[in-house]
Formats: sequence, structure tokens, C-alpha cells
Amino acid sequence: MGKSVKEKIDLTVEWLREQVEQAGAKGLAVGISGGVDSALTAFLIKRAFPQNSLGIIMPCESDPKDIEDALKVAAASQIEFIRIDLTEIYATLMKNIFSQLEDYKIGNKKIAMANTKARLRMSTIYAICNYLNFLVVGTDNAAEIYTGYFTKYGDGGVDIMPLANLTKREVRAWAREIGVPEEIILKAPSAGLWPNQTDEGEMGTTYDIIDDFLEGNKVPAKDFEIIEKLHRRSEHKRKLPSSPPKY
Ligand SMILES: Nc1ncnc2c1ncn2[C@@H]1O[C@H](COP(=O)(O)OP(=O)(O)OC[C@H]2O[C@@H]([n+]3cccc(C(=O)O)c3)[C@H](O)[C@@H]2O)[C@@H](O)[C@H]1O
Ligand SMILES: Nc1ncnc2c1ncn2[C@@H]1O[C@H](COP(=O)(O)OP(=O)(O)OP(=O)(O)O)[C@@H](O)[C@H]1O
Ligand SMILES: [Mg+2]
Repeated sequence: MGKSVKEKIDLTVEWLREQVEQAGAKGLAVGISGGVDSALTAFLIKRAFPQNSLGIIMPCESDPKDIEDALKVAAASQIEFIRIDLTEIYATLMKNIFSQLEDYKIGNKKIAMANTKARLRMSTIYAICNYLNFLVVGTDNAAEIYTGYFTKYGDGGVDIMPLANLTKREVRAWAREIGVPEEIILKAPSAGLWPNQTDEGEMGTTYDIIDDFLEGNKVPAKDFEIIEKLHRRSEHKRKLPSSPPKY
């Protein structure tokens, strides 16, 4: 018989401890957004390292409801946390970049700005983890990794990814088992990079369908096309940077 969710969680907690030991590190940190992926991750790292785990809440033009939810996750998991507001530094950086570029070049400002939020969060977590000798824990799940639905070197820039093999429905099941508040589990997944952004709206398919696909079940042809296209286009995010052969 297959392992229960509870057993899988216990094994993952053990795996997290091994990763820290092998790295000669002291603990683990994660960005807490108010969404279910980081909620589950926060509970897992708190279980693995009750005294050496840290949640980092980093508003960056964020919906105040998400920050409230992030605080609820921190309270429910009892993880130690700090809050670092990136809104101002982000605005300064964006102004500096685009006041120079926009005059003479045309490009996709919306996506450039959105991804910078994720990369500023990554830089912030790494500064903290360098300082504490902690590892940076990623929250990306199997559906996000397969479709490349993450920012390269942003939320994708991490040391370890404990949820990498989980479909979104498994993330929710684990979250329920470990004690994540139900309202967080039921929230529509969102990267929160612009107002009213939802993962499913942006990807053009649903997590249920991506999960079915990953489980080897048949999915509608239109969704199959979308998933495979997202996968092909994001191949570069799952590899080391290309380099020429030795000449
Ligand atoms: N073939 C190739 N080989 C090597 N590099 C390649 C490449 N094609 C693009 N690139 C590089 O990759 C860049 C594009 O990748 P990237 O910067 O990631 O940008 P991109 O994939 O365009 O956007 C990231 C997507 O992930 C979503 N996201 C981000 C963060 C969090 C979440 C969430 O669920 O919470 C979701 C976000 O809403 C957006 O849809 C290009 O600007 C280029 O530098
Ligand atoms: N405001 C924030 N503060 C701290 N970390 C954040 C914030 N926003 C995003 N992140 C980090 O980026 C990760 C990627 O976001 P993503 O939306 O995929 O996950 P989630 O919000 O935890 O769950 P969901 O996908 O269901 O919204 C988050 O899990 C979190 O680690
Ligand atoms: Mg989110």
C-alpha cells in the first residue's frame, strides 16, 4: 500500500533536516505570501527546525489581504518571522530603469516589472540566509515547474524545493493534514504580481487539468496544447545556462 499523507510529510521533514546537515547549514527560510504553497512550506520548515526556521513577509505593492493572510500563516505555524517592505525600493529601481529606457526603446514593461518583484524577494531572502547560514527554501510545485510558471532566478532561485514532486491538489491535501488554515487552502492561486492576477487566468488552463495531465490522465486537447507549449517555452528555466562547447 502507498504511504499516507502523514507519512509523506514526516519523510519530507526528515529530508529537510538532511539537506541542512549535508550543506553544513543551520536552518531554513521561506518567503510567506499568504498563498497555500508557502503556507505548507512554512509549516514543514517549522516542523523540521523549530528553533532555526524563519518566514519572511515581503510586501511589494501587495494586496493588503495577502499580507494579512501571510500573517495568519505565520501565526498558525508559529514560525518566527520578519517583515521587510520592498515597495519603496522597488519603485525607486523601476523609476531609475524605465526613465532611461522608455524614451528610446519599446518593450514589455508589465512582465519586466512583475518579475523584478520576485527577484527582489529572492535577493532579500539570500541576504538573510547568507547572514544566518540558512538555506533558501523554494515553494514551487510540480505543476509550476512543468509549465515554467515561475520567475527565473526569482521564486525559482532557491536552494531546495520540497514541493517539487507535488501536484497542486497534493499541496492542498498536505496543507490540510499539517494544519494550514482552510481559508488559505481555498484561496485562488495567485502570483500577486499585479492586481487581480490569477495563475489559472494567466496560464489559460486550470491546476486540476495540469494535475490530471501530470498524473497521466487524459485532458482536453486544447489544454494539452497549452500545457505542452508552456513546458517547451520554459525548458531553459529547468537547465543550467547554455554555454558553447570548448573550442
Ligand atoms: N530559450 C531561452 N534560453 C535561455 N533563456 C531564455 C530563453 N527564453 C527566455 N529566456 C530568458 O528568460 C526570461 C523569461 O523568463 P522569466 O524572467 O521567468 O519571465 P516569464 O517566463 O516571461 O514570466 C514569468 C511568469 O511566471 C509567472 N510567475 C512569476 C512569479 C511567481 C509566480 C507564482 O505562481 O507565484 C508566477 C509570471 O506571472 C509570469 O507568467 C527572458 O527575459 C530571457 O532572459
Ligand atoms: N508578499 C510576499 N512575501 C514573501 N514571499 C512572497 C510574497 N509573494 C510571493 N512570495 C514568495 O513567492 C512564492 C511564489 O508564489 P506562489 O504564488 O507560487 O506561491 P503561494 O503564494 O505560496 O501559493 P499560490 O500559488 O497558491 O498563490 C511564494 O510561495 C513565496 O515564497
Ligand atoms: Mg501566491
